[in-house]
Amino acid sequence: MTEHSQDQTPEPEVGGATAGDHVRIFDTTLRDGEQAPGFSMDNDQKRRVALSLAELGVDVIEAGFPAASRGDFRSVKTIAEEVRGPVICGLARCRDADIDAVAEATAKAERRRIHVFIGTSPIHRRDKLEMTEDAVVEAAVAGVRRARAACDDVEFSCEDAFRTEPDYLCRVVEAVIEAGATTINLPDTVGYAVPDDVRRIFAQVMGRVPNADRAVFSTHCHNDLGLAVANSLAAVEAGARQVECAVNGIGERAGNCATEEVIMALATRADHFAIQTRANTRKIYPTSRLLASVTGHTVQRNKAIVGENAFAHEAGIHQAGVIKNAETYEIMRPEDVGVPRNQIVLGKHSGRHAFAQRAEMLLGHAMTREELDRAFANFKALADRKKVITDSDVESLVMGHEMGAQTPWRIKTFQVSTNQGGEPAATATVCLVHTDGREVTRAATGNGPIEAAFNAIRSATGIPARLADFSVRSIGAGIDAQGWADVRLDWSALSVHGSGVATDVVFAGASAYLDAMNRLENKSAAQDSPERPSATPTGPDVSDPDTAPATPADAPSDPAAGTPSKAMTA
Ligand SMILES: CC(=O)SCCNC(=O)CCNC(=O)[C@H](O)C(C)(C)COP(=O)(O)OP(=O)(O)OC[C@H]1O[C@@H](n2cnc3c(N)ncnc32)[C@H](O)[C@@H]1OP(=O)(O)O
Ligand SMILES: CC(C)C(=O)C(=O)O
Ligand SMILES: [Mg+2]
Repeated sequence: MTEHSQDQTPEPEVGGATAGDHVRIFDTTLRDGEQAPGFSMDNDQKRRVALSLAELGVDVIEAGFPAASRGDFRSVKTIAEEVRGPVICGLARCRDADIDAVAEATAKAERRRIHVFIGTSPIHRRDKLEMTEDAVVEAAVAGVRRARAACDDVEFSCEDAFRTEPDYLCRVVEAVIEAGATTINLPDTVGYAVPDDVRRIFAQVMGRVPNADRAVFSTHCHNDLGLAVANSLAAVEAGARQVECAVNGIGERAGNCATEEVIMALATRADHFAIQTRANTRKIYPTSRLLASVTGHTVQRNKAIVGENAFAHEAGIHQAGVIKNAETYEIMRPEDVGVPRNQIVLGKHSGRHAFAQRAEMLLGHAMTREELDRAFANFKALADRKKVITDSDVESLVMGHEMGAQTPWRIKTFQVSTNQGGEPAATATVCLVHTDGREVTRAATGNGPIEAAFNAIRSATGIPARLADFSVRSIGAGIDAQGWADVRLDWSALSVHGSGVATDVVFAGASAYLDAMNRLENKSAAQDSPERPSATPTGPDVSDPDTAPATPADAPSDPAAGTPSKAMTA
């Protein structure tokens, strides 16, 4: 099995594409990845993913596009201030305000980079930018000069490079290196290239541009034809020493080159590539799981490296082979990518050490004492209701999906009753408590218990958000399996994702809905939007004990039982 280099020897960032002895991982999960519909993250979620990327050992984190919004600016700033290790980078058009926004947002980073780009292909110049060839070169040079005035590390991207005339591409690249660009990125923006094109264009540009040895060449491939990883590897073969990629392959349209796939391809086929990344491969799985958890998008079962089936064998012949020697059917060891092997069964008799060990294995890093205390208390409460605690249960406990992990709103009491065939079909009553001391009780009806619960919460928070997506799945098997709910809410220009986990699926849904509402309120406050929700409850207050439905102290915990009436105190 492959050894993964952890060599931290400093090497010059400038000095020619082939000068370096490693392939730099430029992770754009938080910029290109987050840009895709349904993947937006709030400040806290981006911060957590960035910390995980630092643990993974990526060289550069592209943290966002600061000029895009106040929220994006704030996220880049937070990451620059709090995340140590990787270079922190922000994207900018060739516009002074965009470049200045990156310079300001990344000012407190340990090491930082300004990434400037412009479309160079005929279709981008003519139909999008409405600029001549000369004007594009001028804008590119001016953008790089302005960025270099603020920061020594400047990347320039020729957007849509693979549909750009090679002569013109060389002209742009030479001009921006002369202006001070230290990394040159040739993106396949629309996922059109095939590996031969990539090898040819990299060889041409790196061979023909006279000052090419003063920059590191980078590849950024999209997956429209399913070729993003193959094309990125072809670029490495041609001399690129930076790969731009995103965890789980998320990104515009069909996504970007998957970070985990390119790292493991280089590691597993070291005999072929003879060049490595500096990533700690054992952090791949926790990073992938964290991203799936904060975005609400799980990876497909058969996804390379991180899918549930990536190391699973059901066919007898395969099982027999793997028992004798795992390498008969496995080209990588699961532990090398951080997939945990479970020897210890967690249940209500398990102690702190066993729980902490499993949780840290799944998280990829140690928890603070406070985090461990809270997660362990929740684990014990769950173990009282469930015989066996699965890895997914532990993940939900440590990733903060339990009720009340987000503020300002918290569910104090929750009651729902159903009346199939009757009118209304379901009624829910919630009592929410705000950190400012307000306590609001609202009742609402719906076509089912979930709709009634969402309506009651929306009325109590006073935020008229639109439900963009809702899903609930079982984590683990069995009658006592927990339900994991994901909710995406849109309001004004904001989009947020929330999760909730509970043995009661209706309560899991309500928790996810409130989690998203809390994130919406926090994100809106951070944006300082003039349309910020007033958080003024709507509808009549049903907190009067004479009119409010009774709230029993405990709730049924069997989601499969289809209980017509449920109530709980959180
Ligand atoms: C391939 C990629 O991934 S590129 C990065 C894509 N990411 C994003 O777009 C981030 C999110 N974007 C945004 O929030 C907004 O588009 C903003 C804030 C950046 C700009 O918003 P607006 O000012 O309203 O402009 P809008 O998005 O409608 O149009 C883009 C403008 O930038 C121009 N432009 C596009 N790329 C560049 C560039 N690299 N350099 C200079 N100008 C550019 C376009 O020609 C257009 O100009 P116009 O307004 O004169 O027609
Ligand atoms: C901004 C650039 C690097 C990009 O995302 C692309 O061209 O796909
Ligand atoms: Mg892209």
